[in-house]
Amino acid sequence: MPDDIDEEEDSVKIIRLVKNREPLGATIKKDEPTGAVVVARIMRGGAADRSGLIHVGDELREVNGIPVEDKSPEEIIQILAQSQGAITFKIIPSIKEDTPSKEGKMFIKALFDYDPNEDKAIPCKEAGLSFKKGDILQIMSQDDATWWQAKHEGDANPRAGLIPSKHFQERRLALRRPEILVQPLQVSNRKSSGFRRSFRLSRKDKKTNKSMYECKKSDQYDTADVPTYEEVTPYRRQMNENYRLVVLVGPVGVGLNELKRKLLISDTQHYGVTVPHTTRPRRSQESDGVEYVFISKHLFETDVQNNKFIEYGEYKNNYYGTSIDSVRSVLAKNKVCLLDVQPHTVKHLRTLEFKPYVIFIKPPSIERLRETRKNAKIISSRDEQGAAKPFTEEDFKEMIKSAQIMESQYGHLFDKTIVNDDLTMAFSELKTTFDRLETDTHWVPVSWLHS
Ligand SMILES: Nc1ncnc2c1ncn2[C@@H]1O[C@H](COP(=O)(O)OP(=O)(O)OP(=O)(O)O)[C@@H](O)[C@H]1O
Repeated sequence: MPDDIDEEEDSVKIIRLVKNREPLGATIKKDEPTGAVVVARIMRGGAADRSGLIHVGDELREVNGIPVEDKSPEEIIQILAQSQGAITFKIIPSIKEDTPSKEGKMFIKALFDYDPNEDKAIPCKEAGLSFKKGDILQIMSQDDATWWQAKHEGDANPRAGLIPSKHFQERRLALRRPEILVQPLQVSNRKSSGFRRSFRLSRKDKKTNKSMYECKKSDQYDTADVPTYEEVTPYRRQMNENYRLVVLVGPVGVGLNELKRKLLISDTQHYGVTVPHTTRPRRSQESDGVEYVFISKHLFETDVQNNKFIEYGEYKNNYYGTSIDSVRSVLAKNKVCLLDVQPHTVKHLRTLEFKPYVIFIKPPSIERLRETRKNAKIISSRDEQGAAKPFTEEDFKEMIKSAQIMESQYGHLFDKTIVNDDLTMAFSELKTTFDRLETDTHWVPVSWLHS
């Protein structure tokens, strides 16, 4: 039980804290101009904070009767570490009043992995909070511009840990940026498709080789923002709202189409895909708006100018594209729209209107690929007769490499990762994910709800 006893002068306080196995939850520093040892930070929810007796800026004079003026912070920490039971501090309280707390109400999604033990800049590694990309953190204090205090959402332990602030993390990541920039997303020209499978389900053209589609070179690099944190808020779809757009991302040949097809046939009333636009002439067996929406080259180009396409490309002098309106029309039928796109497109879809949920389909290990894909055919790679070919070792390696690059470059945009090892299991995981998406509460960017 902490005590609070006044001594000689009013301004000096003697306080006693009983130390159990948990750390005190405070950091100290030497105030350079005066040489005084002061409390630098109180970890929210820690023992010192809960006692309410120690505050940031308090000057530390003695620990257990030992004067600390001429001691370094490391030596003082040593004294504290060796102390058991009650510890007595003699302090001169700081004059600064604590600002009223507006803390604990802000939640962020971490967009990078963080290990304080690897961070040379953190003032106290033991006080750091480690987290993984995608974790939801509750911000407990932003008093310090460089080091925020946070805890994992839902963690029963009230003690906060230090994390780099958004501004600080952005600055140091920006300095490291050139390394990231040199890595193109596509690993070979053969697979350099500007758009891809969204077209396949409704396209009957067996000769189409999507590797012929080209995308703008600049699209293969994502230079825009440095992913650090995103403020999020809980969201649960209301009955009268559209379903969230489901975006599927994955390397060529991973089985995205197969999974999408299985979902569609599992409930044709509930799931839908977009109808692509094309400028190629309609064939006799085709109907406008079924296989494709057939439009003129001129109109297509105007639509491109007006940003009406999510993705588009050219093949054999004809344009093909997925329009934003085609997504809207699936959603308007009160269906879940399944869309697969190149990962660099995802950020353009992250709007209040679509509230996309992004699923990354990842290949298993190369050994499992060899085993599971024995009878599979890679549709994007065709022989001279236009028939799909069995997978080669090279295809497997490219699939794995491409998945790694996608994950490192766009992983912060993925809500869920499903490994397509055994098809039945991957499908069942996908189905569960969809069911949860429709009923459970999920964390979404605050900008989607309060803009
Ligand atoms: N888990 C799996 N086990 C075995 N075969 C699979 C699995 N997933 C997909 N396949 C097979 O792999 C082949 C490629 O799948 P699919 O066409 O769906 O890939 P994709 O990611 O859409 O790539 P592409 O863009 O080349 O079409 C198909 O023959 C499919 O049946």
